[in-house]
Amino acid sequence: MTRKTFTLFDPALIRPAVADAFKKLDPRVQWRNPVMFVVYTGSIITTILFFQALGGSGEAPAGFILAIALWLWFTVLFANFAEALAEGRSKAQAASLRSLKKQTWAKKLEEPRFGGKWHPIESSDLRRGDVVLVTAQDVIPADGEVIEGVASVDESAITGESAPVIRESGGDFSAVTGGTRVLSDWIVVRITANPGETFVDRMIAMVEGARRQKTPNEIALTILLVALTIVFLGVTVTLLPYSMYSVDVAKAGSPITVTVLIALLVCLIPTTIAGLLSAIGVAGMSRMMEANVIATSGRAVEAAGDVDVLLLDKTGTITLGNRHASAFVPAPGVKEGDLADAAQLASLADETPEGRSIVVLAKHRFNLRERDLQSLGAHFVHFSAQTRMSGVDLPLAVQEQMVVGGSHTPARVRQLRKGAAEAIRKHVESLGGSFPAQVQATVDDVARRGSTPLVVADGLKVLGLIELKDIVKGGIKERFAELRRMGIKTVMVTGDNRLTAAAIAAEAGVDDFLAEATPEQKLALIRQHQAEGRLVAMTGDGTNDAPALAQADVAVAMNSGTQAAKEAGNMVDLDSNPTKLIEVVETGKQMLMTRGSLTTFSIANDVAKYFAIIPAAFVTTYPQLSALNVMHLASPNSAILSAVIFNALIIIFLIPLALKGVPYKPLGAAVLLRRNLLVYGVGGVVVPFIGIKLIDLLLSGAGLV
Ligand SMILES: Nc1ncnc2c1ncn2[C@@H]1O[C@H](COP(=O)(O)OP(=O)(O)OP(=O)(O)O)[C@@H](O)[C@H]1O
Ligand SMILES: [K+]
Ligand SMILES: [Mg+2]
Repeated sequence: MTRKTFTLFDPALIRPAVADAFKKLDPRVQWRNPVMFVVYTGSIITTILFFQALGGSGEAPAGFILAIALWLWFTVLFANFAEALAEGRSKAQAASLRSLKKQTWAKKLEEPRFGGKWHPIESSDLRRGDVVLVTAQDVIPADGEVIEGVASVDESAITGESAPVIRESGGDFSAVTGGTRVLSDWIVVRITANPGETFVDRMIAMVEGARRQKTPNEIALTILLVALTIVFLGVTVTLLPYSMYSVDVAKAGSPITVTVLIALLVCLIPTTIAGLLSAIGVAGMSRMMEANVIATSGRAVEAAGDVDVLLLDKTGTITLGNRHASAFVPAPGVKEGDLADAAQLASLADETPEGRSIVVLAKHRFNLRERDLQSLGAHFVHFSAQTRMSGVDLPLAVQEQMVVGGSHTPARVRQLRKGAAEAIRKHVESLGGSFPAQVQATVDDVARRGSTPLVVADGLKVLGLIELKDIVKGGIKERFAELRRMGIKTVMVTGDNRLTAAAIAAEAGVDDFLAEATPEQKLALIRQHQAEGRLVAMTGDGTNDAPALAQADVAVAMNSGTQAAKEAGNMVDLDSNPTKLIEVVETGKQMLMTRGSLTTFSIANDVAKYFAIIPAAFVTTYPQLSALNVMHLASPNSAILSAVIFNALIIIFLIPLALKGVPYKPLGAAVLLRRNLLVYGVGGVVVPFIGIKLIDLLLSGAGLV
């Protein structure tokens, strides 16, 4: 089963949207959009005036008031429909996600390790911290972190991608999502989310818009629109006594009617953008979802449109990420076998993919397990991004039992370490040893190839190095070039050494790189860019990327990454594709441009309508104004009604643009702005003249006015 997608005007979406448009006539809903609330109030007043006219005491012919009232109701309904249609698509996406949340049985382990006793439990009864066993064909009962084992997992239900993925303990591929299925082997999973708080739950809440709050930009625009509305409200309201006074003084003409004043007001206030604003926002989120990106904040979608710098980590983001040991290169005078032995011992408890691949390359020289060593009093030193080393401390007794190579350490504990060359250099020097120049030369050779050298030390003696190979993802260079054309600078940040980083940076075509970066330095780099007023996007997958992800304005976590990374980000890319940011940025830019273009269009429109409606509205009061009737509309009433009809229909016509977005081309902000101002500003002035004239011709041709 995969997620369903919907076309823009899917009949399955139109029908419920029409029903929702009527449901949204509830004043409590209308109140949330102040501009449309004015139209809503106008509809109610003109409806009352119509009934008054039916009773014989109307201010204008009943038919005219009815026509205005009906078209004002349509205006409100059309705006409601636009919003309902956008929400409908999100709701449909949410419904297909909800089908992932099936109740399943889980095997809850009494002890958090493989082989222990388990009992069946319903997935809804699992809590954060519980440990479960998941075997072939089982559905993973909830979100969690693999703590033991390796399995192939079918994540197609969430990602739509049919190829199975590997999930394993340690490293950056340890997160599993509830609702996906284990295809082969087994894993022991520690549950990381309580029911109702899982990844799928968050996705559903988000796409349903339940937690969609107005973004700062939307709030600013709403304030502007409300201010315009208040100005026009003041203008129109004062027109009434003014008109009455003029009639009184001139003893000629008749005062303007309330119906015409309301029509005038509605035409002048920015109803087009006000009616489409929330649809534009909701549609932006849906488009992200269609790109397989789950945004957990509307603000992030918006920020994506303005990103200046993109930071990416190297392993797993720019490269495939399954760095595996490919060769042992011993130091002069060291046997390759001794290096392999030490490397294997130093990796027995190393659950990272790197560590496991070292054990594999050492061809299982010892038939030892982590637990065997532990029972002999060995102390494991786990890898951390700060120390950039891992290894084991073996008591001499253990070592004698195993009779491995001569002891190089006079101490009672044998310290085996492997790690980044610089880290090992510091480590051996602190013990009084030295780092052989020849090893340094090999380190540089390996690094220049883009591989990661891991140096192995036994006490203060450097034994040689392990080459970890990784591959740059295909097609990434072209995509980075595209980002450059969009005006976005790409920076690779990695914990790896300078030479490896430089080699990979050149191969991938990033603009800049930062090597030997600790998590703190990654964070500091983001803060520095932000302090210079730039909006920073970050793409990462590892636990050590989490602080940086939390700081970035747009933080895209790879779905394949760790739970920590996913929680720190404000978007998750289900395809785990680092260049997805291109689509994310395009969608964000598209949303900002659509909002800007429609605002320009809406306000330009209102100016044009002003010329159509003002002469008509006041011709009863000031007959001389008929000279201003440049459009030669059939009659004053026809002019006013045509303007109101145009004002309503334009909302319907612009729904596709609001939902699909203004097409984005990587042209640079200034060019785009100029072009859009021209198209939507000039277009906004011209279109109403043509539209209103056409409607007027139709109405008068049909003898309706
Ligand atoms: N299991 C390990 N044992 C010892 N040292 C390791 C291990 N894994 C990595 N290292 C060393 O630590 C360095 C930093 O690795 P790490 O995976 O933390 O990088 P990072 O900051 O996540 O950057 P990126 O993911 O972009 O490569 C590596 O370049 C390597 O030299
Ligand atoms: K308007
Ligand atoms: Mg990493």
